[in-house]
Amino acid sequence: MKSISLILLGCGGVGRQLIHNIISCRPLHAKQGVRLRVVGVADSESLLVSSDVLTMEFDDHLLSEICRIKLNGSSLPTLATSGSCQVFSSSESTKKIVDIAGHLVRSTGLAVLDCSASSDTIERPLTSSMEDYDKLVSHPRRLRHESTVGAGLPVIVSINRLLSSGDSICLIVGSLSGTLGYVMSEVEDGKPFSQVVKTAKILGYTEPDPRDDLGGMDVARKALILARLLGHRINLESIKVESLYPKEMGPKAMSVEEFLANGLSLLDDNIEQRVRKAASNGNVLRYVCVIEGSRCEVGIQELPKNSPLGRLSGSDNVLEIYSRCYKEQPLVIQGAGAGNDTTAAGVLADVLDIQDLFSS
Ligand SMILES: NC(=O)C1=CN([C@@H]2O[C@H](COP(=O)(O)OP(=O)(O)OC[C@H]3O[C@@H](n4cnc5c(N)ncnc54)[C@H](OP(=O)(O)O)[C@@H]3O)[C@@H](O)[C@H]2O)C=CC1
Ligand SMILES: N[C@@H](CC=O)C(=O)O
Repeated sequence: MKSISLILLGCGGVGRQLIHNIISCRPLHAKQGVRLRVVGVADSESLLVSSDVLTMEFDDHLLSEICRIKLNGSSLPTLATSGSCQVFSSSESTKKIVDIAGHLVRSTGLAVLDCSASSDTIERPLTSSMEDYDKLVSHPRRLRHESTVGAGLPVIVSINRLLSSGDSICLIVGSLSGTLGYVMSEVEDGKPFSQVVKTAKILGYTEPDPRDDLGGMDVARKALILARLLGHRINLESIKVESLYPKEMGPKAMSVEEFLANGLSLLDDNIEQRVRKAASNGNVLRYVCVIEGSRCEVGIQELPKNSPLGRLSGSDNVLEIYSRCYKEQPLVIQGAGAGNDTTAAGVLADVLDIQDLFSS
């Protein structure tokens, strides 16, 4: 039986769903000859880690307790009562994680999985400087980040398959935000923008700060990840981004709570007018990402209701890929592009995909 040790950095909606899925898939994984050993879980305040990561793992009872207390808003240290776990504060946890990673890399092997295009859960090496990016991708077999774009949709793997077979991709057009897809299709039905953004947050679609979504930066980072995958050596600053809120409502000017309570509703009228104007032309609004050569843009477009992007509803993402092999009719990838379940499924599939790196 192959053992894969995991440390979860983050235990919010996606992290907890991943734990549930790991537990419920145990019989399936056993049939496949794989055992997933969770040896550590971190949140923004602390790291809970097994006393000996090589020989001891969290049992399923402890994993369920972690989910329960995190859902109730309690902190991880409440669980460090037995001698089987140690707890570290956030100031110590980065060093501890690096130590454990070093330990695991020398003994069982180590791979990195990232599902974060936008949040601050970890540094953002996929979207920071080219220098950091080059270092990260220098071991492609050890890196998986499928859920950074399109949540559980097979976006990265499909592009990699095209590229590795020598196909050349000339254009990608898509709607890459579950939040903005949901918001744009709901405002079409006459619901106020502020109300649907709040619902998107409750449904688990938004980033912890929904301004990451509304400001276009979440989509811009996804676009950057795809553009770099295509070989374009560009940075986030090269991407033209349209924001749906003004600078005066930015994170430097107000907290998330203030934005949700007082700022958001001030945007309702403007969005309603834009939706009405589009409707009078028989069109709808969609937040679209275009990557063509080194041109990379994200912003609102008015599109025919009966176009692939116009027909999108709910949190669905769609990606049209035009290449030498898919010249007239693009390769289209479509489906739920946000949500804890689909994202956690994407992360779990990434874990299973790298199992060959680990010895039995
Ligand atoms: N939800 C979705 O549809 C999708 C999400 N993603 C990505 O998945 C990630 C998780 O999303 P989601 O679960 O929805 O977000 P949540 O806000 O529900 O959870 C985020 C978790 O990360 C923890 N965290 C924050 N900062 C740190 C840190 N410095 N070190 C360790 N842990 C930290 C938080 O800690 P605490 O509990 O203390 O606040 C929390 O447990 C995000 O990066 C998001 O971009 C990707 C695709 C889709
Ligand atoms: N906030 C993101 C979540 C997935 O990346 C989105 O809305 O698409």
